[in-house]
Amino acid sequence: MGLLQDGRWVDQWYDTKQSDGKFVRDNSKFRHWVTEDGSAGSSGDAGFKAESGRYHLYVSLACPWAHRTLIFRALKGLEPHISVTVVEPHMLENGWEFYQPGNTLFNGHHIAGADQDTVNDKQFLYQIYQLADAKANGRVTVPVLWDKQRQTIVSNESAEIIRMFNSAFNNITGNQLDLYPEQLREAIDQTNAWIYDTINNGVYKAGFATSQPAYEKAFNTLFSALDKVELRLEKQNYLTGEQITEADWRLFTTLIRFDAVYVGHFKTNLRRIEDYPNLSNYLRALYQVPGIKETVNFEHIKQHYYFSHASINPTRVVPTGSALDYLRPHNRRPTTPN
Ligand SMILES: N[C@@H](CCC(=O)N[C@@H](CS)C(=O)NCC(=O)O)C(=O)O
Repeated sequence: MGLLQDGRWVDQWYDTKQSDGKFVRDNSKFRHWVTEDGSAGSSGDAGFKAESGRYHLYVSLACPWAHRTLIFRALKGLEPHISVTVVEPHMLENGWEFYQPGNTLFNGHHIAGADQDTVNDKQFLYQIYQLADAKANGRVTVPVLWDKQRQTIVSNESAEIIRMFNSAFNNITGNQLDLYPEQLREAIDQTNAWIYDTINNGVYKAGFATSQPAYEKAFNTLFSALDKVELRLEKQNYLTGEQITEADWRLFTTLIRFDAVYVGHFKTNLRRIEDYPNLSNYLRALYQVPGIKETVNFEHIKQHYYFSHASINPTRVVPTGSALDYLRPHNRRPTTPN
């Protein structure tokens, strides 16, 4: 894996030497907004009007940030309007790559579910970044929202892509589901802020730490935050009350990876999600919302983490479990999301 330096691909792992063994995530670089009428959003340029068939998502099924965008695409009825390309689960010396007929990524074995890039006909995701900016700098991450008309990247920030999906296309889809309702915005933003830092990104801080103190700090912060969520879910069905919102979906993509990957690979092994009565019921409730389980691919999830991070798992042996059944009954009140 690597990054772009003035538009050139350089193979390089995260540098934790400058930060006492701590993993520090880069900020996303492309921050335009698709809006209903093409006016500018809260950052970037105007000119990205919501239109059916104009936009394309590049995602990894392994990645929790990209997973958010697939969930919103499903829940908001955007599947016929926004096309998708899924990258290969293994992120190696060329970073994310697309399926090529004859790919021998995994000992000659192709892992089902990855796509060829039929939109731009490229082999690697970094080439999509180069198309958008010939002098691009920084990490090449998924998700990417691509504009087929202007031939550029609209956004590579999942938190903002899901906000666009929540409302910008409503006139096209007729789907009025609001996962970021006005009256809950403050509560959602507040919840997102600490959950991002301690849980979503917290598992990575534990897993990518290269010093014992950095790992232990992330580990303790992560499990205190999970305890806090567990308590909150004792009193209410979902994070911000009785309806499912954006905050729940952002937490979901981390929770669903937790027992299959993070407990082992990222050493977040104080408890599994399965061991928390409320969190585990909550996780199953979200998994069972129509359209969601189709966005979860444990094969890509496990293959990505265990195979790509050779500094954490040098043997590249991928575990077989887990045997957890997320379709078991749960105790959350069934909701249509709102
Ligand atoms: N802030 C970004 C983060 C995305 C991100 O870090 N994606 C990871 C995969 S889970 C990635 O593509 N990493 C490649 C790299 O860091 O080189 C978002 O939420 O969209």
